[in-house]
Amino acid sequence: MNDGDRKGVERKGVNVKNGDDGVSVMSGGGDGVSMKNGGDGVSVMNGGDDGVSVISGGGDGVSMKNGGDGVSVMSGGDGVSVMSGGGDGVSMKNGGDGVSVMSGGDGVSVMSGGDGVSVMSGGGDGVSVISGGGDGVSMKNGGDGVSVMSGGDGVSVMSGGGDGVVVVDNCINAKPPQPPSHLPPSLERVRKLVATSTPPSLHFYHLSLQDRQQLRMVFDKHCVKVVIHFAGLKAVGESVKRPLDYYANNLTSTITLLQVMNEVGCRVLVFSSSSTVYGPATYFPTDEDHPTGPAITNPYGRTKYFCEQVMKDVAAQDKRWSVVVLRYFNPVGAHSSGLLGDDPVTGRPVNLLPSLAHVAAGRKKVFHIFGEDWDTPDGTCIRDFMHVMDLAEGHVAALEHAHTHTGASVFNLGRGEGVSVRQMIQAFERACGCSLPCEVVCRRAGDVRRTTCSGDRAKAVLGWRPYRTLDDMCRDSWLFQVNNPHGY
Ligand SMILES: CC(=O)N[C@H]1[C@@H](OP(=O)(O)OP(=O)(O)OC[C@H]2O[C@@H](n3ccc(=O)[nH]c3=O)[C@H](O)[C@@H]2O)O[C@H](CO)[C@H](O)[C@@H]1O
Repeated sequence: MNDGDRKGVERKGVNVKNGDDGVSVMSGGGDGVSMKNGGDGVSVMNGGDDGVSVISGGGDGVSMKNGGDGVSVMSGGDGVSVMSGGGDGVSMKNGGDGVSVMSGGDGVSVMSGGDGVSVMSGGGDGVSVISGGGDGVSMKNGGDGVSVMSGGDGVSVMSGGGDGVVVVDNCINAKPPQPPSHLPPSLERVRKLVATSTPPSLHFYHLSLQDRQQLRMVFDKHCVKVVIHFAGLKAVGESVKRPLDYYANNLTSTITLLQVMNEVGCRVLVFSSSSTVYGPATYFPTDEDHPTGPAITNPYGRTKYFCEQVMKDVAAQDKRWSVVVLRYFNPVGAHSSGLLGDDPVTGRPVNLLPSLAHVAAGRKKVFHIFGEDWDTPDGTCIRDFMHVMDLAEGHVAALEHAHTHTGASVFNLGRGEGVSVRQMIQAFERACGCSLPCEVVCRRAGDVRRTTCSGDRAKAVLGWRPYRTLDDMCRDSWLFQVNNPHGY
């Protein structure tokens, strides 16, 4: 049941392509490798065993793209990573459980995300690092400086200055730093990949965004130009059970981050918000002008709404601020390399797709469908699922916007296609090749019946459009599970 119009969705990518006078190298192997390179640069991407590796150079319609003369390497942790680097430098990106995007110019960019989405974009000669846990952190860097961003329980900070990278994360929902590198395992994967070319210096701070003193020290040490804030706790059901944890973490970290940014004069921010701020929407597809706030059905959603309000007030009071709020619909999937996927530190995922993957892998006995009595064609909830790589690319576009605009702006990121929980189960069964044991249980507290996104504004203003399919999402999610049977 596609209740949305997927106009604007297209798939222009080429599995393997080498164009013009460039060089493309891909390492990965197995089945399903996509690589593309164009222009006169060199792009390298490395994937896992039988996974997929993609590297992209110029051209159009590739999930990752690199242009110019530089070298780009991308790697991910649990999630999805997209990196786009141009110029003469090195760009690297790593995602934790979520999505990471990085774009670098002449400098070095590294990003690491926890549960959410991390985006970093570095231009000029500087260094940008973003790292986030929870809902994700986004950070961006342009020009010659450094960008740092951090989020919620997972804190991300990026810094640089010259040729270094700084990442800050409290690793609340990701594996903590491990010896000998003392980096989180996901970030270590990135470091190793980058080390194949020009190794940037990488600084990791294991701290919380709520620690104002420590966070200020990071900003003092590194010349941060842009922050992508996508850290935060993000489980709807959990937020109903632990509201204080959600308010304390998501709000305090955001306010602390804004205070420190203001103190040091870094006033460019991209924030990971959620479709949950609309509550039960009154029309579909839902655009950014739909009312937000009062109807929200869970504390998680209210923390996102409150953070949005804080940012809008700050940007209204001081015209030097540039804030881009991104309202994600339902990001799912994993990086096509099989290296990055959803791997919560608890080992017990609560979101739909990682839960299905655990059932398919035998790590969980049965999948629980939260209610089959909703007012939908098959009785299960409808969501607007979007591949994390598409989401990551949306962040790159948002970073460009943040650099060229002041004030606060808001964009939905989603595909505009409504898919029921039952339909998603069927799609995952196609991907893993087996039928999955399911049991219908009570509705989950805090859920809404349906979400479907109008992405018209993001398409018109940011020039962003998602193009990956439901099958792409399930295939990549399953590949990550197969390649990482016990996570990190
Ligand atoms: C409407 C809404 O608030 N959406 C937000 C929420 O997604 P959701 O809470 O919609 O994401 P989810 O993956 O937890 O659930 C998706 C759908 O699957 C159902 N389900 C999930 C797990 C399971 O074991 N069984 C089952 O039936 C669930 O009831 C829902 O209808 O959180 C996300 C971050 O995590 C994003 O911020 C979304 O924008």
